[in-house]
Amino acid sequence: MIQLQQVTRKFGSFMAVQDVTLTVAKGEIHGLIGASGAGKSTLLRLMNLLEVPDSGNIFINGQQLTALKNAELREARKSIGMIFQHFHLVANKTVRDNVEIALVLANYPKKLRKARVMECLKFVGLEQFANQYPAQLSGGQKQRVAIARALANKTAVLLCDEPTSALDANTSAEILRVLQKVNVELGVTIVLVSHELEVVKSICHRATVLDAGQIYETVELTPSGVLETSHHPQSFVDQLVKGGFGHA
Ligand SMILES: Nc1ncnc2c1ncn2[C@@H]1O[C@H](COP(=O)(O)OP(=O)(O)OP(=O)(O)O)[C@@H](O)[C@H]1O
Repeated sequence: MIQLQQVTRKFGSFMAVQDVTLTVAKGEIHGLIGASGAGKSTLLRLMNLLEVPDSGNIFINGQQLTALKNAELREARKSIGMIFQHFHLVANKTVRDNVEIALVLANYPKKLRKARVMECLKFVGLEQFANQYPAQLSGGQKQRVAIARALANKTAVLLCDEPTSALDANTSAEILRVLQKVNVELGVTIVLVSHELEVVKSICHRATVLDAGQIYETVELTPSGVLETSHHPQSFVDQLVKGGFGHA
């Protein structure tokens, strides 16, 4: 589904990503993990050509992104969604309008937009929040809106850049469950950047460890499932006592 062939990206003389060859299979959840500055976000952004490689090729679904003209690239990008640590919602637009933006930009037929927006909001469990504004939502709800927006164009690939890093442990587990549902029910291939080992272990099938812009190793992960959480006060106490509340 995603193929990177000897991809290199430099900033000046600094090699942020160096000679990376990697294949992510259709239907896979693939983690990218590594220390700060290892090149995780740059590698993710290369996958939809938000970063242009200095050398190497990038294929999505057999299509060589690096060979496309602007209009063709815009078309190819419709099937690639992206979500971010800080959600990137438009503050003065409602939840409904935030999701619709993706459809407007993709020239989705106007008559079908409203139904598609509601279908996506229902999928992430937020249909009753359609007329609210981002400021009225919790962090987890904002990330759900961002997921709905990223899926609106019948997305085949979802790129996730630290999607849970701004969230507490319970909300983080909720978002990981939504991503798992996106993968299982919609068959979307997911690439997930995280600096948290637990996040990658909980939902990824395989993970690539990056070090100084290069692949250190790609490993298979045994399914461990998303950690069960509850909103009961005792679960907060348990996690606090175990020291597991917050980032690893
Ligand atoms: N636009 C840019 N201009 C110059 N240097 C950049 C740019 N983007 C990234 N870098 C550098 O490239 C390296 C890799 O950055 P990247 O954001 O991909 O790392 P990361 O593994 O995602 O780190 P973090 O977990 O801290 O976000 C870093 O040293 C960073 O400073």
